[in-house]
Amino acid sequence: MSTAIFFASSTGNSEEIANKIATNLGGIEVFDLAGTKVDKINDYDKIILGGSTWGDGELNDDWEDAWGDFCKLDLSNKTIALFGLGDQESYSDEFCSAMGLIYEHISQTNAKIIGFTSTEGYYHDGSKAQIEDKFVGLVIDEDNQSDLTQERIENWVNEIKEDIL
Ligand SMILES: Cc1cc2nc3c(=O)[nH]c(=O)nc-3n(C[C@H](O)[C@H](O)[C@H](O)COP(=O)(O)O)c2cc1C
Repeated sequence: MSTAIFFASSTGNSEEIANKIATNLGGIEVFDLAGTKVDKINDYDKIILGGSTWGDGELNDDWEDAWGDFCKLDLSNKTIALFGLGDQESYSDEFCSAMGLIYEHISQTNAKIIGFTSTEGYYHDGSKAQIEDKFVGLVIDEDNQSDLTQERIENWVNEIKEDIL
């Protein structure tokens, strides 16, 4: 089975990042949870899940809507990588926390989670997506550090490529 990206995006930033990751991985499939039933994930054994944080450290709306069904999926033996978008300036205490909420759930399954990244270069105060000095996936801040986005994507893709394809 092949690899696919599933994302949800409120203003389009996560969509743009999902498409860039897909391109960097050689053109894998991309699904927007706004128009895709989350159980489509069953068709893939390797998946990348992404989206932005809204509210104050919450899942965005389309992830929230999919959440109940997502939690019912059997993720055992899947390889999963995560990416998250947030704003470390305005939401410094809950930077990209939604990615942490997704991680929290999948870490209780038998999924293999890959793609942790260094927190170096970010200046937030707190995040549910952080464990010690690592984020649990790729973290993108289009609001404050969009100049670093391409490089962050490329480095991350190079790191996960072998395991996620
Ligand atoms: C009302 C509002 C609440 C937000 N809450 C958070 C937050 O709690 N943590 C965070 O890191 N970013 C937060 N953000 C920033 C968004 O996650 C960020 O702009 C992201 O790039 C949006 O991506 P999207 O277009 O894919 O939804 C918030 C933005 C808005 C407008």
